[in-house]
Amino acid sequence: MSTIDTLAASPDGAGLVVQRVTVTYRNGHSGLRDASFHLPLGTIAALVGVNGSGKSTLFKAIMGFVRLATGDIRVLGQPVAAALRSNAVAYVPQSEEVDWNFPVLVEDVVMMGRYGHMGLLRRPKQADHRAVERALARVGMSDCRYRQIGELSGGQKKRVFLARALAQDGRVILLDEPFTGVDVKTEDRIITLLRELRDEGRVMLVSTHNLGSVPEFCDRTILIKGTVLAHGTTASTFNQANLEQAFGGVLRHFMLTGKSASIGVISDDERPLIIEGGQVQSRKGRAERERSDDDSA
Ligand SMILES: Nc1ncnc2c1ncn2[C@@H]1O[C@H](COP(=O)(O)OP(=O)(O)OP(=O)(O)O)[C@@H](O)[C@H]1O
Repeated sequence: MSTIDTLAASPDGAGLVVQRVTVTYRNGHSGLRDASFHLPLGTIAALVGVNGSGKSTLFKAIMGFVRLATGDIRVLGQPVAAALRSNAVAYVPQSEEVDWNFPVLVEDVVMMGRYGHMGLLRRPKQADHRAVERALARVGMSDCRYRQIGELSGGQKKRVFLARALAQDGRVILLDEPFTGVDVKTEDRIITLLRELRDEGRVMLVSTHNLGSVPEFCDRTILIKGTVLAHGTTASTFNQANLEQAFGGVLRHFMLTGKSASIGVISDDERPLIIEGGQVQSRKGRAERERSDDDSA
């Protein structure tokens, strides 16, 4: 049995297994080299790396949009083509990838998630309408179902595409920078939903520049820079040394040295990561500590 067969067959590796994957574009440029990691069922994983590090290439490979020069990918133990046929992989795009001038209603966008479940004529059945309704309700967008998608705010559009993935009933959901341009309330709402989806046994792979939120909601982290530099539990992988390797000189990193301890602030783009006394701090953990300090004062 090859390593990938062993991993794909094990209950722990049954989610997503990427083994020694290389993708070479037509111009000869490698979007990804010898990349390997695996994610068990019921996982939220952060995909973290600079622009051009290969995050989108990895997504394209998992969605079967690019040919693998070498390596293998298994989704729920199946090769990519079979996983796509069974609608197992859903994708939530970056806003920039979508033509917002295209006149289409919110409910039609969500219904697109059902296409793979329909026959050739794509005539929605009762079950498809019900799935759309449920998905819109889950992301809190039922009231907007008859609005044009182009009229919505950035955060609302993200929720509609998340609803499309839910309507599809994707078991592996790829989210391309879901927090870019969304307010903190919407981000919290998306994180709550991702946790529910994890508890249903789904696998979420989330590309993000929002480093400060990673320890809060991602069980696992994959650091990428042309290849996978490190992967594993967020507790063991998402540390200063690995981040510095992944980001080279492009991170903004401030050290604030006080009397008792030094505080590092590492920022790629959006919400920064705080490191206190060498330990990565989650936003939630900090808030809880501050509350207990207040209580004991
Ligand atoms: N169609 C293509 N043809 C040739 N090279 C490409 C193509 N798409 C991407 N690349 C190259 O592959 C590498 C990885 O790009 P990719 O888009 O996967 O990065 P990324 O991490 O998603 O970046 P970003 O954070 O900016 O979205 C880059 O060097 C990029 O220039």
